[in-house]
Amino acid sequence: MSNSINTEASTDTQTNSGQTIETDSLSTETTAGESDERIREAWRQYDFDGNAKLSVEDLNVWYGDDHALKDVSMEIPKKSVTALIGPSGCGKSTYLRCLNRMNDRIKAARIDGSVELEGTEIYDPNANLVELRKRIGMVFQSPNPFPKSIRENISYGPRKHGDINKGLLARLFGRDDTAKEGELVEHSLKQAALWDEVSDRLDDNALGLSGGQQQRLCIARCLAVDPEVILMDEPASALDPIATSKIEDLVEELSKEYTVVIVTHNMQQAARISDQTAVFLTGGELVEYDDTDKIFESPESQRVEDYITGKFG
Ligand SMILES: Nc1ncnc2c1ncn2[C@@H]1O[C@H](COP(=O)(O)OP(=O)(O)OP(=O)(O)O)[C@@H](O)[C@H]1O
Repeated sequence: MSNSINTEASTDTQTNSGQTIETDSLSTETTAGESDERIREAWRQYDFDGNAKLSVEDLNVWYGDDHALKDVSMEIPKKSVTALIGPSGCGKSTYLRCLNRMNDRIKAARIDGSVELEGTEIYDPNANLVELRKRIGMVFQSPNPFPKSIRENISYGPRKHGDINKGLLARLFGRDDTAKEGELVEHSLKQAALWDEVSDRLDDNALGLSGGQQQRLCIARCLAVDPEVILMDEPASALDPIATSKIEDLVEELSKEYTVVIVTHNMQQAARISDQTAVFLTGGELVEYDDTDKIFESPESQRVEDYITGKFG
């Protein structure tokens, strides 16, 4: 059951921090049992210097009749870490998967809206999905290395994309890139802070690595195809505190060169590593999006404050 709220009003409203802001359009629905606080457009608009890497507009996702993501618009700045937080089932992973069209693989999913990567619509029917997922890579919750050697895990993508030639035919035509492969493997593993731990066993099966090492290998595998954006869906949730801290350091380091968007349940983690944070709440709505310090120190929305202080979620 849901309650409708009149959306016509445009009023001056007091924020939690006592500031008066003019509110424009207001949200239309809340779910029974939740606070009926209205979502204000101003809270969802994040102003930042520089250009957006990704621009999302009016994104909606349905799984059958379930409206999982509602009218999400959001600009994601270049070379920074954007955290997506919110209670279980609020649509964070759904949103993340929309950013490189991974939801296309889910039959029940229907997607409406626009996502632009530096001005190019990724939902264009003619978009090349292989190329798109090369530019926007993804790291999942559980490490999922291929049951192959560490080296092959890294070189798999570049070989598939034709950036590295290997094998008998390549040798016959004098186009064997074994040396180039070695450099790429080393570079990617160094970027993922794994090289020192595995340099003497590159031909060992990747499944013999620890969980934390496997996850850094998956990050190295993602980096090997030279992406621009890295999407991470709770990349440290299956790891112990030491492995988690290595992933956090790595994310911060990567954001100097890449645009990182990360879903996390761990609010301290979001506060530690992200530059800006988007808070989704039950019902698949983006409620507030701002500098991470602002979100954690003085959010505008009472519901966001309640969520962050552990009163619900
Ligand atoms: N493949 C799917 N088929 C049908 N419904 C789905 C599918 N994936 C997600 N949903 C539904 O969409 C809603 C949002 O789910 P989603 O996984 O995106 O949320 P989330 O915020 O990432 O949750 P969590 O933090 O628990 O991972 C939920 O109601 C979920 O049941």
